[in-house]
Order: sequence, then C-alpha cells, then structure tokens
Amino acid sequence: MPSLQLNKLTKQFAEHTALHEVSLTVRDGEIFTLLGPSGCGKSTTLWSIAGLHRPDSGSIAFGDRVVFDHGHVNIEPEHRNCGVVFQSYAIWPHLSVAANVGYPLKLRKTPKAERDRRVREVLELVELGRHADRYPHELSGGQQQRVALARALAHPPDLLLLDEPFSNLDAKLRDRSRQWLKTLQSQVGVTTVFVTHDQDEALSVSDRVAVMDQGKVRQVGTPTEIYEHPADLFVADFVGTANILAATVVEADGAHAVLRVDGVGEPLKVPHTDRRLGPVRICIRPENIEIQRGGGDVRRPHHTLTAKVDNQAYLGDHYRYTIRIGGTPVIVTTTRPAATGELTVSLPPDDIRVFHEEADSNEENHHAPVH
Ligand SMILES: Nc1ncnc2c1ncn2[C@@H]1O[C@H](COP(=O)(O)OP(=O)(O)OP(=O)(O)O)[C@@H](O)[C@H]1O
Repeated sequence: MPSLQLNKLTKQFAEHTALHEVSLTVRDGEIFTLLGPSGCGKSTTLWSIAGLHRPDSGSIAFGDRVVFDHGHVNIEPEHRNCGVVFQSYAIWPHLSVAANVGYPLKLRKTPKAERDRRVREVLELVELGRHADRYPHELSGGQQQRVALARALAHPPDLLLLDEPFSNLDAKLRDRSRQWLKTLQSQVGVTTVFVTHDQDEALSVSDRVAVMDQGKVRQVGTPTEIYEHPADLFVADFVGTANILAATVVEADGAHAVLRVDGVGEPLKVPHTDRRLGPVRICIRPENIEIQRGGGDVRRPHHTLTAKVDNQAYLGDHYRYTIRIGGTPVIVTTTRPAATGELTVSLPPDDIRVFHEEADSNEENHHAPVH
C-alpha cells in the first residue's frame, strides 16, 4: 500500500483561500484524520486527493506515483484508485446491495464469477453477507453506510478516503461504527484519510491527526500528542476542553519556567523550554486539576487554592465543577463527587502547558510535538 504525500497544496475559491500551502505525509497503512472546525479546508484537501478538486499549486503523490503536480500532472479521479465514502452515502436506490457493491467492478469489466466472489468477500467484511439481495430502503442508516464502505473497498483501493462518514448516524451507532471501522481498517491495512470535525471521533479512530484551521495545518501528531502537547492555543482549545488562564513567566532557564498565575498565590515551576519572560497563557485540562479532599490530613502542595463552586453537574461517569481562578471560569472534572460549596484544588505543574503570544506563527513547530 502506498503512502500519501501532499506538498504545499493551495486552493483558492474566488477571493477565499481554502487551502494555504498544506503539506502532509500519511504513512503506509495508517488511519490519518483531518480534524478542524467547519470551513477549515478538510473536505477540500480530501477532494484534491481524490482528484475532484484541482489545487492552484502544489503536488500530490501516492507512494512513487505523482497523481497531481500543478501544471504538469493531473491524473483523472477514476485513475487514482481511491475508495471514497462521503457523508451522504450515495448508493444507488434501485440496485440491490450486491449490485451496488459490484458496480465499480462492473465498470472495470471484471468477469462475473470473480465479481461475485469479491462482492461476497467484502460484504462479509462489513458484516452484511446476509443482506446481499436487499435494497437500500430496506436497510438502516448504519447498514447503508457499510454498503458504501464495501463498495469503496470492492476494487481494492490504494487509498481509502472517508469524509464525515458517520455524521448521519445517532451517537451510539456512530460510536460502534468507529470501533468497527478501526478493526476493519487494521484487517484490510489500506492507507486511510478520514475527515471529521468531531474531536472524539478523531482521537478514537486515528493513528495520527492533522488539526486544521483556516486552510492551514496547525499540528500533526498522535491523538496523545495532540491532546497532551497541543502546539498552540487553537489546538488546545479545539481538541478537548481547555482551561486557559493568564500568567506571567518570571524566571525561565530553558528547562523550567516559574509562573505567576493570576489568582494563584504561590508561583508555579513548570517544565518549559522557552527562555522568554513576560505574559503568557497557560492551558490545563479539567481532569488534571486535582481536588484536595479531607482537609488537614492531606499533604497539600504549595499552589493550592480554595474557590467557591459556581456551577456543578453530574454527567453519569463524571462530575463537573466550575470554579473561578483570578476571575476566569475554570472547569474541574472528577469521577468522585467532591464537597459542595467550595473546592480546594491544586494545579499539577507537569500538566500545565505554556503558550507565548506569537506561538502560532512558527509553522515548523506545528509538525513536532511540543514538550
Ligand atoms: N466549490 C466551492 N466554491 C466556493 N467556496 C468553496 C467551495 N468549496 C469549499 N469552499 C469554501 O472553502 C472553505 C473550505 O471548505 P471545506 O469544505 O474544505 O471545509 P471543511 O473543513 O470540510 O468544512 P465542513 O466541516 O463544514 O465540511 C470554506 O470556507 C468553503 O466555504
């Protein structure tokens, strides 16, 4: 299976720049997700890979095969050998499940016996073997989606391209479909590019994720890297819940920084490689803020603070409290309920990420996890 290389893709729609020098490398056999808010250029990237959009500059290669090089090469979509599944399943309503799945093979003039064998094989793969003779209107949304996926896999594609394939499914089915896709993809081993605006989906299905914003790639990394070491405040805020607080770096030696956080009495010493002093913003995840319980018998770190609970909610598998630190609302989550009224919390230094104002102007850094 080939890898995929996008090199400085730019795409303009009238005055609007949908892609701005997007460069990405997708490794052989991985599920690579394009994640970002609506309009950030995810679909434009996917469509450019499929050959359905023609970028204004840049190049695209599947392994050694250049499929697009602006002004030189532009292989037609049907010759790129991508299996594509979009949000709307686009399966033929007047064809049976088996005929839908066999359609790409028929187009390629695959002999009937071989076609039938392959259709049976991929329908088994998507667990629809028993439904080969049904028509789309006799299937659930999730089953129709699997027909679309089976059709994309019928003629083994070099790349599988999935654009929000589960967004029409209800929450439970969507969750099941993600697990199922991950298993299926590991069996088939096909290099897959997956588009979603849903961070849970991105974190749960992907080997690696590219976070996009306004036509640019902000960060590429594994789900853990993206979540635990976001490259900038945009990524921190878009992926998961981020508490963002104003702070000032008062000392920095290249390994650690000493911070004063508005509303926290004691300074905090956090791991940080930047030596610059001055105002910063810090990010801390709700589950990393430690609730100090049981009063005097608990050993309290220096940087604890007590704050009134503004708001609290029970969410089945966890509790969520909102407190204020230096006037800023801060969310704290825990699996065990805490005392009502007030919380005493501490901010674990290792879980604090520090961002200087211009952090997002340095593009090179976005491709490496920031530690
Ligand atoms: N055919 C088009 N003509 C004009 N503008 C377009 C066209 N296709 C996309 N755009 C614009 O380009 C930008 C990127 O669109 P794109 O569909 O790639 O975003 P997306 O990240 O996939 O968003 P969504 O999650 O909403 O599908 C958007 O601002 C969109 O309005």
